[in-house]
Formats: sequence, structure tokens, C-alpha cells
Amino acid sequence: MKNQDILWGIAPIGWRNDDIPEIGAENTLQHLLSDIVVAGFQGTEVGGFFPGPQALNKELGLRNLRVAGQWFSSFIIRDGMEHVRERFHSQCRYLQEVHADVIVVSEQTYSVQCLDKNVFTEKPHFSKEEWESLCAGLEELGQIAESYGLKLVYHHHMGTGVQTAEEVDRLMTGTDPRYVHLLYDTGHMYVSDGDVLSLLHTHIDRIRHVHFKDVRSDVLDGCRKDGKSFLQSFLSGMFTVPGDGCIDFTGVYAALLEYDYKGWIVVEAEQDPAVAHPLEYALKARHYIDEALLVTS
Ligand SMILES: O=C1C[C@@H](O)[C@H](O)[C@@H](O)C1=O
Ligand SMILES: [Co+2]
Repeated sequence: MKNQDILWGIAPIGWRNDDIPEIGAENTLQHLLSDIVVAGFQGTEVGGFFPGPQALNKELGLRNLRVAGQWFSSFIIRDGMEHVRERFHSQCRYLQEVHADVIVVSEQTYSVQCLDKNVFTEKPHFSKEEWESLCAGLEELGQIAESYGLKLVYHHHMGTGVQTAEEVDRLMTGTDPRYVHLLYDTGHMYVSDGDVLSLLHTHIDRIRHVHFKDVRSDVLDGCRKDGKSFLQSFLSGMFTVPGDGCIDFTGVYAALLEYDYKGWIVVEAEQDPAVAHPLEYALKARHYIDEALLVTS
């Protein structure tokens, strides 16, 4: 059964968001992890508020949960590798101790992800030299990750220099497939390019981690029209859980199975937890996965 090669997770981002740490701050680790068990997921990703490895392993073990990975903001272009390496080693060490599979890297040089700028028109573009240093730096980080038993998966992201399918192509072409893998995030690709399947078909050989994020198209249109920032857009409800928006996840999931994808699919839907009840949305996602994806595969 191909389904068994896939682990289903849900990210803490619906409960608490590292991009705006004050929202959902009342949600404790124990609360989050217990909600994840109630909703029937096998694991999660590490949030900024998570404790050290010993305390985290204890809470995970009590609930039979696993950690898939954690986000790492790199500034290879802005700061150079000498400033990135040590921080990367330290995060890999942590992830190894909590038995994670991937480290999720996003180059944040010139990023408008957390700035009050129009995310639809003000994304950065890297020069030829910047692309070269980014690709070389990521290859080095990928080798470091391997030495800790982790895969470096690159996260294409709205408002950054690696956002569009064309930019992902450039990154994949410029890096060694042994060390630099790809995280496929449906929500970011839909908002950026309006199409989620092309990237999947083109780069399936590099995809080692998946984020299932859905998009409310009416909210997206409004945010685009109003020139909202990334943070304003998600607070307005641009993203939601799979099955609740406009992306056809049946096609995406069928393609992943067809290509024999093995690894995590993590539901990742950042919304304001004061508006979208995190457990309610986690259950909604689980119901959709069970009824629309798993029954037909
Ligand atoms: O994987 C992710 C991590 C978040 O920090 C980010 O802002 C979100 O959009 C995402 O896709
Ligand atoms: Co993501």
C-alpha cells in the first residue's frame, strides 16, 4: 500500500506563528501536541516556542508523536557562510536529537515575508552572483545536514528571492541533487503562480517534504487588489487547511502517489487562531484527508 509510505503531520502554525510570536501565545506545547493526537496526525514540525530536546522528546513520547523537521532562515547572500554555518550546525544538532528527518531552509536575504510591503509586487530578485553564492552555500549546508542524518529541503516562499516556479527551476538546476532537496508547498506555489501541478511534475525527483496549504481564492484576490503584506494576507484568511479552499488536492495527492512519493505531508495552514479554532481546523483537515484523499487511493 503506497499510502503507508506517507506520514501525515500538522504544523504548529495554526496554533502559534513564528512570524508573529504574540498570536496564539496562550497555546502551550502540551495543548498543541494533545490537539494533534486528537486530530489523528502522526507528527509535527518544531515551532519557535518548543523546548530543548529532552523536554520535547518526553512530550512527544507520551503521545507517540514524531517531529518531521524545522524551519531555518538562512542569510547566505547577506551575511556569507561564515555567519550561517555555526547556527546551522546547532539547529541540525537539535533536530538530530529529536529524531527529525528534514531541515527546512529558506533564504531570507532581502525577503519581504515579515515586512510591511506588498508581497504581490515587491519580492526581491537575486543577481547572477547572488544566485551563485546561494547555490554554493546551500550545497555546503546540505552536506552538513547529511552529516546529521537530515535532508536539507528548500522552501520556496512568497516575498522571497525563490518564490516562482522559474526561480525554483534555477535553484534546482544550480544545486547538487545529492545535497539540496525541495520542499513543495502548495499554498505558496498557488499564490505565486496560480498553478500547483507543474512544479510537482517537474521536480518530483527533488521533492523530499510537502506542505499542504490551501488558499481561499476570494480572500487572495482581495489581498492582491489591496496590495497587502504577507502577514496581513494570512491574518485576513488567505490560507486555510486542505479541502477548505480552491486547490484540488485530489490531483496533487494522486500525482504524489503515482510518483511513489515517500515522506511527510504536513498540513500547514497559518490563520489567526483567535478567528480559526486550531483544533476545529485540524479536524476539518483530517476529515478531508480521510474522505477525499485516502479512500480513493
Ligand atoms: O513553511 C512555512 C513556515 C512559515 O514560517 C512561513 O511563513 C509559512 O508561510 C510557511 O509556509
Ligand atoms: Co510551508
